[in-house]
Amino acid sequence: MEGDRFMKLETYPDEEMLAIDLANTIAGELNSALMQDESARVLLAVPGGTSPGPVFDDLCAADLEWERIDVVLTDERWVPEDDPCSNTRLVKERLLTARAAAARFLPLYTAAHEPEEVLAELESMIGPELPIAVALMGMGPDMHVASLFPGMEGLEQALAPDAPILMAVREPSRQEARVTLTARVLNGALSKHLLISGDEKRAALERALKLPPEEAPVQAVLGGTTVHWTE
Ligand SMILES: O=C(O)[C@H](O)[C@@H](O)[C@H](O)[C@H](O)COP(=O)(O)O
Repeated sequence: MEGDRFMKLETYPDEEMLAIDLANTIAGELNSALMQDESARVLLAVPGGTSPGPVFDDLCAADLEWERIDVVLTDERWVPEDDPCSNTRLVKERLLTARAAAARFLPLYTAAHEPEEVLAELESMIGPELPIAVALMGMGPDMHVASLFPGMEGLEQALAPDAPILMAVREPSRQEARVTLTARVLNGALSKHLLISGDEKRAALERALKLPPEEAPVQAVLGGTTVHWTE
Protein backbone atom coordinates (compact mmCIF):
# COMPACT_ATOMS: atom_id res chain seq x y z
CA MET A 1 0.00 0.00 0.00
CA GLU A 2 1.43 3.39 -1.05
CA GLY A 3 1.17 5.03 2.34
CA ASP A 4 2.21 8.43 1.00
CA ARG A 5 -1.30 9.06 -0.34
CA PHE A 6 -2.96 8.88 3.09
CA MET A 7 -2.38 10.97 6.18
CA LYS A 8 -2.11 7.58 7.89
CA LEU A 9 -3.26 3.99 7.81
CA GLU A 10 -4.81 2.49 10.97
CA THR A 11 -4.88 -1.30 11.13
CA TYR A 12 -6.82 -3.27 13.76
CA PRO A 13 -6.91 -6.93 14.83
CA ASP A 14 -10.69 -7.08 14.46
CA GLU A 15 -13.81 -5.08 13.58
CA GLU A 16 -14.71 -4.50 17.24
CA MET A 17 -11.39 -2.86 18.04
CA LEU A 18 -11.68 -0.81 14.85
CA ALA A 19 -15.14 0.44 15.77
CA ILE A 20 -14.13 1.40 19.31
CA ASP A 21 -10.99 3.24 18.26
CA LEU A 22 -12.56 4.97 15.26
CA ALA A 23 -15.51 6.13 17.36
CA ASN A 24 -13.11 7.51 19.97
CA THR A 25 -11.08 9.27 17.28
CA ILE A 26 -14.17 10.87 15.74
CA ALA A 27 -15.45 11.90 19.18
CA GLY A 28 -12.10 13.51 19.95
CA GLU A 29 -12.08 15.43 16.69
CA LEU A 30 -15.67 16.58 17.16
CA ASN A 31 -14.84 17.73 20.69
CA SER A 32 -11.82 19.69 19.43
CA ALA A 33 -14.01 21.40 16.85
CA LEU A 34 -16.63 22.20 19.49
CA MET A 35 -13.96 23.65 21.79
CA GLN A 36 -12.52 25.88 19.08
CA ASP A 37 -15.63 28.05 19.00
CA GLU A 38 -18.10 27.58 21.84
CA SER A 39 -20.87 29.30 19.87
CA ALA A 40 -20.40 27.43 16.59
CA ARG A 41 -22.14 24.32 15.32
CA VAL A 42 -20.07 21.36 14.12
CA LEU A 43 -20.93 19.16 11.14
CA LEU A 44 -20.38 15.39 11.09
CA ALA A 45 -20.85 13.47 7.83
CA VAL A 46 -21.43 9.74 7.99
CA PRO A 47 -22.07 6.98 5.43
CA GLY A 48 -24.88 4.51 5.25
CA GLY A 49 -24.55 0.88 4.29
CA THR A 50 -23.65 -2.06 6.49
CA SER A 51 -20.18 -1.10 7.77
CA PRO A 52 -20.61 1.95 10.02
CA GLY A 53 -23.22 0.54 12.42
CA PRO A 54 -20.71 -0.68 15.05
CA VAL A 55 -18.93 2.69 14.94
CA PHE A 56 -22.27 4.45 15.48
CA ASP A 57 -23.06 2.15 18.42
CA ASP A 58 -19.91 3.37 20.18
CA LEU A 59 -20.01 6.99 18.97
CA CYS A 60 -23.60 7.66 20.12
CA ALA A 61 -22.50 7.27 23.75
CA ALA A 62 -19.67 9.82 23.52
CA ASP A 63 -19.88 12.57 26.11
CA LEU A 64 -20.05 15.52 23.70
CA GLU A 65 -22.08 18.70 23.38
CA TRP A 66 -24.33 16.94 20.84
CA GLU A 67 -26.76 19.89 20.93
CA ARG A 68 -24.19 21.76 18.80
CA ILE A 69 -23.53 18.91 16.39
CA ASP A 70 -25.27 18.51 13.02
CA VAL A 71 -25.24 15.11 11.32
CA VAL A 72 -25.53 14.67 7.57
CA LEU A 73 -25.27 11.52 5.45
CA THR A 74 -22.63 11.30 2.75
CA ASP A 75 -25.38 9.90 0.55
CA GLU A 76 -28.90 8.59 0.71
CA ARG A 77 -31.05 6.23 -1.25
CA TRP A 78 -34.20 7.96 -2.49
CA VAL A 79 -36.53 5.90 -0.31
CA PRO A 80 -38.78 6.76 2.66
CA GLU A 81 -37.30 6.51 6.13
CA ASP A 82 -39.22 3.31 6.89
CA ASP A 83 -37.61 1.54 3.95
CA PRO A 84 -35.00 -1.07 5.02
CA CYS A 85 -32.58 0.50 2.50
CA SER A 86 -32.85 3.97 4.07
CA ASN A 87 -29.57 5.36 5.39
CA THR A 88 -31.63 7.86 7.39
CA ARG A 89 -33.25 4.94 9.15
CA LEU A 90 -29.80 3.46 9.93
CA VAL A 91 -28.47 6.74 11.34
CA LYS A 92 -31.56 7.44 13.43
CA GLU A 93 -31.56 3.89 14.84
CA ARG A 94 -27.84 3.50 15.50
CA LEU A 95 -26.27 6.95 15.81
CA LEU A 96 -28.93 9.49 16.82
CA THR A 97 -29.69 7.69 20.06
CA ALA A 98 -28.36 7.79 23.63
CA ARG A 99 -26.39 11.02 24.13
CA ALA A 100 -26.25 11.63 20.36
CA ALA A 101 -30.04 11.88 20.22
CA ALA A 102 -29.53 15.59 20.98
CA ALA A 103 -27.79 16.17 17.63
CA ARG A 104 -29.59 17.78 14.70
CA PHE A 105 -30.04 15.66 11.58
CA LEU A 106 -29.82 17.36 8.16
CA PRO A 107 -31.81 15.15 5.78
CA LEU A 108 -30.85 14.09 2.27
CA TYR A 109 -34.33 12.74 1.59
CA THR A 110 -37.67 14.45 1.68
CA ALA A 111 -41.00 13.26 0.37
CA ALA A 112 -40.90 14.36 -3.23
CA HIS A 113 -41.34 12.38 -6.39
CA GLU A 114 -37.83 13.07 -7.69
CA PRO A 115 -34.71 14.26 -5.85
CA GLU A 116 -34.14 17.04 -8.38
CA GLU A 117 -37.33 18.72 -7.14
CA VAL A 118 -35.83 19.31 -3.68
CA LEU A 119 -32.05 19.43 -4.12
CA ALA A 120 -31.96 23.21 -3.69
CA GLU A 121 -34.04 22.95 -0.50
CA LEU A 122 -31.77 20.21 0.90
CA GLU A 123 -28.65 22.21 -0.04
CA SER A 124 -30.03 25.32 1.69
CA MET A 125 -29.94 23.44 5.01
CA ILE A 126 -26.44 22.02 4.52
CA GLY A 127 -24.62 24.94 2.91
CA PRO A 128 -24.62 27.25 5.97
CA GLU A 129 -23.13 24.45 8.11
CA LEU A 130 -20.14 23.73 5.84
CA PRO A 131 -17.28 22.84 6.04
CA ILE A 132 -17.71 19.38 7.41
CA ALA A 133 -15.66 19.03 10.60
CA VAL A 134 -15.37 15.23 10.45
CA ALA A 135 -16.28 13.03 7.49
CA LEU A 136 -16.57 9.29 7.92
CA MET A 137 -16.80 7.61 4.52
CA GLY A 138 -17.42 4.10 3.33
CA MET A 139 -16.36 2.46 0.09
CA GLY A 140 -17.93 -0.20 -2.07
CA PRO A 141 -15.99 -3.09 -3.65
CA ASP A 142 -16.45 -1.23 -6.95
CA MET A 143 -14.41 1.64 -5.44
CA HIS A 144 -17.36 4.00 -5.10
CA VAL A 145 -17.50 6.43 -2.19
CA ALA A 146 -20.74 8.02 -1.03
CA SER A 147 -22.87 7.56 -4.16
CA LEU A 148 -20.08 8.49 -6.55
CA PHE A 149 -20.00 5.38 -8.71
CA PRO A 150 -17.42 4.51 -11.39
CA GLY A 151 -18.66 5.50 -14.82
CA MET A 152 -21.92 7.00 -13.57
CA GLU A 153 -23.63 9.75 -15.51
CA GLY A 154 -22.61 13.10 -13.99
CA LEU A 155 -19.47 11.74 -12.32
CA GLU A 156 -17.25 14.35 -13.98
CA GLN A 157 -19.37 17.12 -12.47
CA ALA A 158 -19.51 15.37 -9.08
CA LEU A 159 -15.69 15.26 -9.01
CA ALA A 160 -15.19 18.80 -10.30
CA PRO A 161 -13.76 21.58 -8.10
CA ASP A 162 -16.88 23.68 -8.79
CA ALA A 163 -19.33 20.87 -8.06
CA PRO A 164 -22.57 21.69 -6.23
CA ILE A 165 -23.09 20.50 -2.66
CA LEU A 166 -25.45 17.71 -3.66
CA MET A 167 -26.21 15.76 -6.81
CA ALA A 168 -28.95 13.35 -7.73
CA VAL A 169 -27.56 10.06 -8.99
CA ARG A 170 -29.20 7.39 -11.10
CA GLU A 171 -26.95 4.37 -11.36
CA PRO A 172 -28.21 1.45 -13.49
CA SER A 173 -26.81 -1.12 -11.05
CA ARG A 174 -28.77 0.45 -8.16
CA GLN A 175 -32.52 0.07 -7.92
CA GLU A 176 -33.29 3.48 -6.45
CA ALA A 177 -32.15 7.01 -7.25
CA ARG A 178 -29.71 8.50 -4.79
CA VAL A 179 -28.56 11.88 -3.48
CA THR A 180 -24.87 12.33 -2.72
CA LEU A 181 -22.45 14.87 -1.36
CA THR A 182 -19.92 15.73 -4.05
CA ALA A 183 -16.16 15.16 -3.82
CA ARG A 184 -15.56 18.91 -3.33
CA VAL A 185 -17.71 18.93 -0.17
CA LEU A 186 -16.19 15.72 1.20
CA ASN A 187 -12.69 17.06 0.54
CA GLY A 188 -13.58 20.28 2.31
CA ALA A 189 -13.84 18.28 5.54
CA LEU A 190 -11.33 19.23 8.22
CA SER A 191 -10.79 15.54 8.93
CA LYS A 192 -11.60 12.52 6.75
CA HIS A 193 -11.80 8.86 7.66
CA LEU A 194 -12.41 5.92 5.33
CA LEU A 195 -13.78 2.68 6.78
CA ILE A 196 -12.61 -0.40 4.89
CA SER A 197 -14.02 -3.76 5.98
CA GLY A 198 -12.91 -7.09 4.59
CA ASP A 199 -10.36 -8.38 2.13
CA GLU A 200 -12.45 -7.59 -0.95
CA LYS A 201 -12.55 -3.89 -0.13
CA ARG A 202 -8.92 -3.85 0.89
CA ALA A 203 -7.99 -5.27 -2.51
CA ALA A 204 -10.32 -2.77 -4.16
CA LEU A 205 -8.59 0.11 -2.39
CA GLU A 206 -5.19 -1.19 -3.53
CA ARG A 207 -6.55 -1.23 -7.10
CA ALA A 208 -8.03 2.24 -6.73
CA LEU A 209 -4.60 3.68 -6.01
CA LYS A 210 -3.54 2.80 -9.54
CA LEU A 211 -6.67 4.12 -11.27
CA PRO A 212 -7.96 7.60 -12.16
CA PRO A 213 -10.89 8.97 -10.11
CA GLU A 214 -13.26 8.45 -13.04
CA GLU A 215 -12.68 4.70 -12.71
CA ALA A 216 -12.18 4.72 -8.92
CA PRO A 217 -14.09 7.65 -7.36
CA VAL A 218 -12.67 6.87 -3.92
CA GLN A 219 -9.39 8.20 -5.33
CA ALA A 220 -10.90 11.69 -5.38
CA VAL A 221 -11.21 11.79 -1.58
CA LEU A 222 -8.10 9.89 -0.41
CA GLY A 223 -5.82 12.89 0.00
CA GLY A 224 -5.27 13.50 3.72
CA THR A 225 -7.65 10.69 4.63
CA THR A 226 -7.03 8.20 7.42
CA VAL A 227 -7.89 4.70 6.24
CA HIS A 228 -9.11 2.28 8.94
CA TRP A 229 -9.13 -1.45 8.26
CA THR A 230 -8.66 -4.80 9.89
CA GLU A 231 -5.64 -7.04 9.36
O1 LIG B 1 -25.59 4.31 0.75
C1 LIG B 1 -24.57 3.63 0.83
O2 LIG B 1 -24.49 2.45 0.45
C2 LIG B 1 -23.34 4.18 1.48
O3 LIG B 1 -23.37 5.42 1.91
C3 LIG B 1 -22.18 3.83 0.61
O4 LIG B 1 -21.39 4.84 0.14
C4 LIG B 1 -21.39 2.86 1.43
O5 LIG B 1 -20.48 3.53 2.26
C5 LIG B 1 -20.68 1.88 0.56
O6 LIG B 1 -21.60 1.41 -0.40
C6 LIG B 1 -20.19 0.71 1.41
O7 LIG B 1 -21.33 0.09 1.90
P1 LIG B 1 -21.20 -1.11 2.95
O8 LIG B 1 -20.76 -0.49 4.23
O9 LIG B 1 -22.60 -1.68 3.01
O10 LIG B 1 -20.18 -2.07 2.39
